[in-house]
Amino acid sequence: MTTIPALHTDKYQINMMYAHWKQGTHRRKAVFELFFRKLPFGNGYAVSAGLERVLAYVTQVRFTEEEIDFLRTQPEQYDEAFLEALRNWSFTGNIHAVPEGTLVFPSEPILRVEGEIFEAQLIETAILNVVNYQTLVATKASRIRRTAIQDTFLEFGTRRAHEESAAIWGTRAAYIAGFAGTSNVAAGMKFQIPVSGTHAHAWVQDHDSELEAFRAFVQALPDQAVLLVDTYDTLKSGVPNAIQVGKELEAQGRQLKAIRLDSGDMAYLSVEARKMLDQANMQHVKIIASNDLDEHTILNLCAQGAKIDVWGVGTKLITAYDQPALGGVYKLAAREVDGGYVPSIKISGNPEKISNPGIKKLYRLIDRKSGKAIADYMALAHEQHIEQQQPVKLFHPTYPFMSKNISDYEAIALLQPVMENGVCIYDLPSLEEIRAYHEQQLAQFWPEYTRQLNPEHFRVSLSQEAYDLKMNLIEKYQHRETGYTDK
Ligand SMILES: Nc1ncnc2c1ncn2[C@@H]1O[C@H](COP(=O)(O)OP(=O)(O)OP(=O)(O)O)[C@@H](O)[C@H]1O
Ligand SMILES: O=P(O)(O)OC[C@H]1O[C@H](OP(=O)(O)OP(=O)(O)O)[C@H](O)[C@@H]1O
Ligand SMILES: O=C(O)c1cccnc1
Repeated sequence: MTTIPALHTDKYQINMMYAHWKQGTHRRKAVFELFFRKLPFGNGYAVSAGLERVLAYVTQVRFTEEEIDFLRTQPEQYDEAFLEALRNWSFTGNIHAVPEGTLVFPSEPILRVEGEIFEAQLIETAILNVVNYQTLVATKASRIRRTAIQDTFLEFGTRRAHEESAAIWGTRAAYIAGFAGTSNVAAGMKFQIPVSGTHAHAWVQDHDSELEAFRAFVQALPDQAVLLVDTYDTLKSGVPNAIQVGKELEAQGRQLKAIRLDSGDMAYLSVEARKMLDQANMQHVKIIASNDLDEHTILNLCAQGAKIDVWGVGTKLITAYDQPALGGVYKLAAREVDGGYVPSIKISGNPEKISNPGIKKLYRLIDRKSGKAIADYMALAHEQHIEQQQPVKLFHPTYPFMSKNISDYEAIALLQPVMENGVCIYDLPSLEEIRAYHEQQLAQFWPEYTRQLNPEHFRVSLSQEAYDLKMNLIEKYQHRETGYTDK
């Protein structure tokens, strides 16, 4: 039935739902926005991913009898009438989101939920779970792949992923960001991602000789065989044996596809292996490398002149090894009071953690002359000046004295309506379309923002009105002891 269970949530959501229900406020509307505060891996951008799974979840999620029975066992002793409300519940709200593959930046809303507080609260945990992980892996994949844009990247991470669903959805995220295929066969079937596979050391170890192992493998898979050449000695035995078997294949009118290097100095070994293959007139045989690769090793290997055509990347991609979590949060932006929305703010001693109150639209401003992105711009939902293409002042929300005026721009609204009154209204793009869209997104940015090391900070500006609202609310909350209420 449901892809993600209703109880895949934190207990505090159920407790807040219950307290709202007891208080009679559970049907009151609320608007939550999902955003993250810091880019991962020191990258200049993140790649939005997870929307397809979020929509499947929100459309299908229901409380099952087993889940209701489990809640009945809890020490909170929820009223039966509350459990009955859960039994009859399905999501009825509205969702706006940026499309998967979009380049996104800190503090901007990438998904917005408008619904009854009861339901908007429940779905927070699962939505964050999905978007945080998939966005993180898509970002890592995009970053890794840009180190050698002309080469082919394969996702090899399933054995090290944090269990099955992370492997499957992480693979999809990597594909969005430009990986060409995966070793995970189930992901290939589920998403129509190209699947490929070489062989393990065990295949060679399990034969009396490497040559015999290679021969048997190419006989079984004459057009698909890739030979792993490092089981005993890459240059003295692996590559010469692969060449010999390749020649035998040629005698049958076929060609060896590739060899794989999985240990040792891969700059040296790949250069030597390439020479040997070329000398044997086997320019068509590609060299695949794997073994703990990430953007740093790949960049270094390229700088050393490594002759590698295909990179198999596993552990460090699928686990987002150097930053294993994206800190995406889901914050209340507005709440219903007397039939209208009142902006809501989360105050913090840390200025970076103060939320941007109010329901916002998010625009990407594109310079008409260069066609490149200038900044992202958040305005309150009722503001029209961007659609009317009026000149705007861009300023840093934390350091507003840093500003820039622009007028010759095109504005692209990034948050699209994807769900209305609980019904998915989004024409889900195919994975190929999402992948192509991600490429277009990258092309919209100057390389300063997409380079791997010390990228330039891309501007994300608040409208003057959104900024003033934030300042006013901060001011009011600082004086709340003097009797302030936001009614
Ligand atoms: N020329 C190179 N420059 C930089 N890093 C490299 C180079 N060649 C290999 N590496 C990387 O160095 C790390 C260690 O490689 P190493 O050769 O020690 O693996 P290994 O221990 O031989 O392999 P294994 O234990 O898996 O059989 C790997 O992450 C690998 O990708
Ligand atoms: O290194 P990754 O980026 O995760 O790529 C996947 C690794 O998985 C396999 O190794 P295996 O699991 O057999 O272990 P190994 O480290 O001993 O090669 C393969 O030979 C790669 O080295
Ligand atoms: O096909 C391969 O070579 C492969 C697949 C998964 C992990 N390591 C290698």
